[in-house]
Amino acid sequence: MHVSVIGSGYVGTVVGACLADLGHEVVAVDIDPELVDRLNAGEAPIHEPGLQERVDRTVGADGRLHATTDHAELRDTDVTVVAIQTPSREDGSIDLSAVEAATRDVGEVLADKDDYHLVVVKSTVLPGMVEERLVPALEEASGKREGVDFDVAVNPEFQAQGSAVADFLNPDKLVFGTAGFDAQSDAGPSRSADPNSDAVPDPDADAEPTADRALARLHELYAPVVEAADGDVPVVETGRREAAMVKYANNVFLASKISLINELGNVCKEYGVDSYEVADAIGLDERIGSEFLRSGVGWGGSCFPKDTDALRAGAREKGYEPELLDAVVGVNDRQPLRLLELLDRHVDVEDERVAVLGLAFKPDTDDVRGSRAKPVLRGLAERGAHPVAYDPQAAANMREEFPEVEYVDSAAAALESAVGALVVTDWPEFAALDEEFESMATPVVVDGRRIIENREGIVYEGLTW
Ligand SMILES: NC(=O)c1ccc[n+]([C@@H]2O[C@H](COP(=O)([O-])OP(=O)(O)OC[C@H]3O[C@@H](n4cnc5c(N)ncnc54)[C@H](O)[C@@H]3O)[C@@H](O)[C@H]2O)c1
Ligand SMILES: O=c1ccn([C@@H]2O[C@H](COP(=O)(O)OP(=O)(O)O[C@H]3O[C@H](CO)[C@@H](O)[C@H](O)[C@H]3O)[C@@H](O)[C@H]2O)c(=O)[nH]1
Repeated sequence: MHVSVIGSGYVGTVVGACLADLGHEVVAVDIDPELVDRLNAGEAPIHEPGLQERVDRTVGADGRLHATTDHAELRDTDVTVVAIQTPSREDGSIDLSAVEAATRDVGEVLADKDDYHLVVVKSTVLPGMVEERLVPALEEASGKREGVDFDVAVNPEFQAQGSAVADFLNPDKLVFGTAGFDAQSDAGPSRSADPNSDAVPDPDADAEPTADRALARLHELYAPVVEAADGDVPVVETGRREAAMVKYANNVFLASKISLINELGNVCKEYGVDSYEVADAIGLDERIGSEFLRSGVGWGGSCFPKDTDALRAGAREKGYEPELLDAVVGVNDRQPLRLLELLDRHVDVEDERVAVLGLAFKPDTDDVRGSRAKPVLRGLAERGAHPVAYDPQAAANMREEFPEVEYVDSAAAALESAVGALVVTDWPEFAALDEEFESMATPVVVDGRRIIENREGIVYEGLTW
């Protein structure tokens, strides 16, 4: 199958390289010429375990993956996967401008295409945005009709950073949202079911039923993924609005689970109870499950903060006050402040060196979007402290936003002469720290990730235990 992936960022690169490695012919389209050059030179533009080897196998003279800035190349493909950023605006609502512009780019190319084309929206968008914003942009730019000349499906992505390749290749589920399915469902009027909509497929047009046509192509797109996973992948076929909401529900549920265990952890700390023992025990109840029960300094990343904010803003726009979701964010905002307060209990950090261990929002990535290290660095600045930060991969990215911070090349260098250490990311190498603590001015270690073992010679505080 010939596949175009528009947007070669965190998601697009992984999707493109994995699909090419599994046998599809893939063209990765991006507006960033530097990124395109790097990919064509065989360099994975992001750090993800397993990605570089897939780029090595697929990019090259006879390779199945190449990159381009020329959107026209998507004309000769059967499917276009849209993996464009959908960031938050100031008020938390979703900024659709980039993905809308990109679908317009796709539409302009489809204007000159005679064959049927499937557009697969992988970007995270709220229910209704595909029908109300992206389909009209495609129809306007192409002069063609959805449901006749092309279809648009919603296929959210659940890969997590640091395990994106493994997650893409072994998904817990695939979600295929199609317009034809909307029309068949009892869930209420959809665009294709709306008799007043100008996008209703022409009944005289010689087109297959939309759901069948789009679904068939989605199944073909993912056939090698399902095959590689021994056929053991549940496929959810549903409407587009439902598919869009599944993505938000998935992320917000996980973020809420972490905030709940953090709230419980804070209470545990007050009682002198080890919240990790409690979490291990409640996780044995299959209705609760053992995943995402690691309490600490909270959740960050490019997705949980933005998707939680977008859903809260969307709910308010619809007239619903999402009280629980507000609290989920409130608890998360408080955790880094509690980390700092625990340090305050032991030392006055004004004019003193404080080690910050970990800057990435999670281990195995250089990504600092939504990182809990940011409120920690801001809190240290407010206290007049001198933060000395170390991260195996993310220092360069953090430096762009916090240039005034001192960045060092090892945890040992960060700890040297520090009056305290704040552990923000659970990089495995931090677990091996031992005599490095001896060089601290006062060996106060406040652990926000349960990665340091309490031992003689240090004053150890766990954030939630
Ligand atoms: N990052 C993740 O782990 C993750 C996981 C699941 C879902 N998502 C969702 O996937 C979407 C993409 O996220 P991301 O993190 O990959 O974003 P990203 O910012 O890393 O990548 C987006 C890419 O699109 C390119 N681009 C922008 N406009 C373009 C255009 N008109 N034509 C071609 N290329 C264009 C940009 O140059 C950039 O390289 C978002 O909606 C996000 O919420 C992300
Ligand atoms: O028990 C836990 C698990 C995670 N985290 C934190 O939660 C954040 C998010 O972690 P994770 O979900 O592993 O990484 P992401 O790459 O942000 O992945 C999430 O966001 C992606 C983008 O939407 C989704 O595709 C994934 O399914 C979803 O897990 C990180 O700051 C983690 O440190 C905790 O604090 N405790």
